[in-house]
Amino acid sequence: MAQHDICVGVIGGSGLYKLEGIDVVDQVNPETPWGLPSSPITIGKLPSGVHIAFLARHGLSHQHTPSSVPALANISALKSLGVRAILAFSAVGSLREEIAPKDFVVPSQIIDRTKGIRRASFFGEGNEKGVVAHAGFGDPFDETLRPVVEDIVRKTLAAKDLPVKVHGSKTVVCMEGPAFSTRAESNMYRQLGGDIINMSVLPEAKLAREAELAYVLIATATDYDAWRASSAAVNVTEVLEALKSNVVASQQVTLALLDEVHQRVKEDDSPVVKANKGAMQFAIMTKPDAIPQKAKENLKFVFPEYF
Ligand SMILES: CSC[C@H]1O[C@H](OP(=O)(O)O)[C@H](O)[C@@H]1O
Ligand SMILES: Nc1ncnc2[nH]cnc12
Repeated sequence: MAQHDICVGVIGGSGLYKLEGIDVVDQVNPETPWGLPSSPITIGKLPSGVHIAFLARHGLSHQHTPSSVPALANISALKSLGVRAILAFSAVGSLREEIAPKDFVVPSQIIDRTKGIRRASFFGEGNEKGVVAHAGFGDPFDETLRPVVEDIVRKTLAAKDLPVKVHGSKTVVCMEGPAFSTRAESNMYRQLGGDIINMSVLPEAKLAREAELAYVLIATATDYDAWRASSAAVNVTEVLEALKSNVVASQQVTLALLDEVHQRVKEDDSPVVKANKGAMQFAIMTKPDAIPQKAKENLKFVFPEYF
C-alpha cells in the first residue's frame, strides 16, 4: 500500500478504543522523535476499499491521562503514515441547557485552560529548544472540513432516524484534569462563552495545525458538567453510560464520515489539502543556520519539506 493511500486518521476518545465494521489490515507502532503514540495504529479498510488509520488517544487500556497523552508522537506518527486530515472524537460535558447528553457537537472555537502545563508545540522545547515558530490558530479547526463534517453527521443521523441533535459553531473549553470542574468553575466557563468542556482537544488541535493537517473534533455530550444547581455534578459513571447508549449513533456517524472525508482530501489539489499545505512555511522565525543538527533531524520527521 502506498503511503498516500491513507489520508484520514481517526483519534478515538473515551469509550472509543477500536472502530467497528472495518477490516483490520495492519497494525503499526511508529517510533517518533517524541516517542511512541498512545496506542499502536490500526490500518483499517472500509467496505469501499478506502484505508484509514486509527489510534486510541488514552491507549487501549485507557492508561494515559488527558495531560500525559503523547500528543506530539500521535500527531507526527499519523502524519508519517500519509494522513492529511484527522477526525478526533471526544466525550464532552455540556455547558448549555440546549446541548443534551447524547447530542453531537462539531465545535468551531476553543478556550485553552491547559496553557503552560502541556507541551503544545513541536518547537521551542526538548531537543527543539531555540527553534521558534508561531502557527496561526484564530480558527482552530479546519474551516473547509468542519462544515462538511457537521453536515455529514446531521444527514447520517437523520437518514438512520437516530433521535440525536447536532450542534455546530460552538466553543469547547479544554480544562486541565484529571478532576472534573467545581460548580464555580463550570459557571465561570459559561460566562466566558464556553458551550462544551473536555480535557483533550489541546494540545492535539495545535499540533495538528503545526503539522499542516486538517483537524476536526466530533464531540458527544455526555453530561451537564457541574453548573446546574439542581443536578448532581458529573461523574465517570454518567459519562460512560451516555457513551454506551450512543454506540450505534457513533458508529454510523464514524463510518459515514470516513469515506466522505477521504474523498475530500485524497487529491493533492483539493481545497482542504491546499488550505493546510505550506501553512508553516513563513511561521518559522529562527534562522536555518542557528538551528542545531539534532533539532533539524527531529523536525524533519514532521516537516520533511522544511528541514
Ligand atoms: C471519561 S470523562 C473525562 C475524559 O473524557 C474525555 O476524553 P476524550 O476527549 O478522550 O473522549 C475528556 O476529554 C476527558 O479526558
Ligand atoms: N464534564 C466534563 N468535563 C470535562 N471533560 C469531560 N468529558 C466528558 N464530560 C466532561
